[in-house]
Amino acid sequence: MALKFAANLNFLFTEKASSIVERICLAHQHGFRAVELTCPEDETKRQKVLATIEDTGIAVSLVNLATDRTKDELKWGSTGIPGAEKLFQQQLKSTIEFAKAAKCQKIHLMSGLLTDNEIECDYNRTYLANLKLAADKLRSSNMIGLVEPINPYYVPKYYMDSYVKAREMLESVQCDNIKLLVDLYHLQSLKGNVTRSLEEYGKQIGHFQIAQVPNRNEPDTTGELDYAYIFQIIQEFGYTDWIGCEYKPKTTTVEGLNWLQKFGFKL
Ligand SMILES: O=C(O)C(=O)CO
Repeated sequence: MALKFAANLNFLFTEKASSIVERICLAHQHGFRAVELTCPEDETKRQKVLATIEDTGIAVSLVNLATDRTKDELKWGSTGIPGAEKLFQQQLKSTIEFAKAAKCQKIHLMSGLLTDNEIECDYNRTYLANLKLAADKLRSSNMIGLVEPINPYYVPKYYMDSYVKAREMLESVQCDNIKLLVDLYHLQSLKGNVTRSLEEYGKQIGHFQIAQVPNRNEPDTTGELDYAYIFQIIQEFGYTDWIGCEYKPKTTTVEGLNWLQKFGFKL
């Protein structure tokens, strides 16, 4: 079964367009059939993005939780932030409504950043409580929530920074619609051991994203990961949903797309 790839619009086409609406159009123009994006922070922007999604017919394979970009600890999400529970509930509600309108069934529950004025056990308690709440809300919309460990080299002080922590949370929450988002860039940066990790995580995995390590460029660029092998094990793993291209183009997005042909894929 050929793998299929979606454009993560927080990374692709950013060199050509500042707005998500323009990036959706560029992704569609250059052959992508699906995109990943962050839920816009206000209703007007959400409606414009939904209208463009409808006009282009492009699919939405993943929506990142809406974020409050005015505060450092919240611009990378609110799921784990003590004292931001009400904000998380509002952002979850608007993100679920947006994802439903976009016919997307996956929401990345971004955790937020650790700050000096809270202790980690408060984050753990907040994150677990919010995951349980999200699981119920998502289930009634036939959606899954995704937990993604993100490495500290890329996002210093990000709360969800470990696969051990992520899997402890999945074990605690015990909900089959809360799953792991395995970004191979973060997996290799955080722990390596890719083959055995994917075997170990198995059905806990709800989504994949790709980029090379350590520079987070296209999969065919020089780096630690042999993507010819990785694509083979993802196929053997039986994953048939969209894979997010969450990489920084080494030159331009369009020039960088030739990796697809090199690995025998097409958009
Ligand atoms: O950097 C990442 O991997 C993220 O998911 C943040 O958007």
